[in-house]
Amino acid sequence: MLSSTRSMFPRYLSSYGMPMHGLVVVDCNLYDFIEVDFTEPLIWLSSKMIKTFALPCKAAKLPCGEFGKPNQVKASRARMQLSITKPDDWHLHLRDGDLLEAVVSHSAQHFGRAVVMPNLRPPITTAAAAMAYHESILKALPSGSNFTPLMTLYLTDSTSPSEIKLARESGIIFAVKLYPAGATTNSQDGVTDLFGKCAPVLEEMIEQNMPLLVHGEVTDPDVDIFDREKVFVDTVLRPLIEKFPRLKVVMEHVTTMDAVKFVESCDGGHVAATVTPQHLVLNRNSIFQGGLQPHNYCLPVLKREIHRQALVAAVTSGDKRFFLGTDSAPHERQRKECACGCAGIYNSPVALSIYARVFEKAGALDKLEAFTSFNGPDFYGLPRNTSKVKLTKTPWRVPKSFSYAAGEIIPMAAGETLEWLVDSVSPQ
Ligand SMILES: NC(=O)N[C@@H](CC(=O)O)C(=O)O
Repeated sequence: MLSSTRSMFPRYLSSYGMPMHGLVVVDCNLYDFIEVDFTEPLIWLSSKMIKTFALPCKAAKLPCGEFGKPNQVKASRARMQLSITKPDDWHLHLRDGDLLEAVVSHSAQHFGRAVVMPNLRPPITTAAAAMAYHESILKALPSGSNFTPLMTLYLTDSTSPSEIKLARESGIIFAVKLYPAGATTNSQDGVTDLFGKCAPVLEEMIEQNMPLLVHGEVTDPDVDIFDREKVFVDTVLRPLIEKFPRLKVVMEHVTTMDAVKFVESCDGGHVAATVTPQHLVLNRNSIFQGGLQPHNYCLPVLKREIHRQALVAAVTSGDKRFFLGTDSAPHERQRKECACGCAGIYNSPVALSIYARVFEKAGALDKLEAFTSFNGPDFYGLPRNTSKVKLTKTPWRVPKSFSYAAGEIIPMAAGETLEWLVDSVSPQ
């Protein structure tokens, strides 16, 4: 029975034109752990074990009825595997010094490349500073790692157009980051006059085809913190895109239905958005659940459940305008657990596992790979990665903390059990 299951299931799918490559779910190892009475098991497998198959089964008009009702199906240790093109992280905070050393290997394990945010102290405002930072990241990588940091410049009111030319010539800088002054961690040197002082730089970015990465929140203290993204869309982003329609813009770490609708209304070649794991699985209750939870505090702050659902719908729809950006933002434990804690969630070790859970729950595992590995490079005009990562559906425990020279870092989902393990990477 077992051998016939193993050999027939893939053949059965392909005979109905199932997109085996697109689904990337089918790994015959799956069946090594299933005992079945093979009078009917396919539909049971599709609806109960591989949710992703449910929709394609319908779409392909598979004869779901002909196998009758499941009988005597015993799944002893079902293990599902995904093999996907190695993902990239299009929004990452790697920090510097000891903290960089502590976190970079977690990103390098799961991701081929990452867009590295420039909000250090002092910020990375010049091409020369970005090149020096690039060097220190490469030095901090484990030996043999192929991880490629994609550097960014921190936009200020005094950034000059010539700096953008230098950035392009460097070959290692791929974008410019807009922090409205005062919006988030180390944003005090950010922009106060986007449409005035920064206009010549934006023109040069269009010339150099260099995207503007936007922290999309207004900083006006009179605007409620939960409304800052929506107000930014209405008062800054929409006018920006009207004034500079050829500028490529990524709205980073979107958190609201309003931002999703805005991005969906834009030309996909020019406007896109990254989405973090935390905004896909947590809502604002998580900040206050059973007491104040500093490790669930990030900016933009977590929002209402309806916004979380809108984000899940957007990423699992297959829309190319949305792609993976973890916004993994480590802070030493004491800097989060104190009277005035920093914003930022450290999620690099768990991000892929959580994204997989979100897509699985939505019955959209077939859309996971485009979100993690295709939409980002396609938007940036970079080649897709050629190596693969494997995700295995097997429970694993997230460490409660990571110790490093200057203290501890608490990861997202610390101490929890997650379902998807990123367990091996084929060499590049
Ligand atoms: N996301 C965060 O809450 N924090 C980020 C900055 C940012 O992206 O807002 C950080 O650098 O700590």
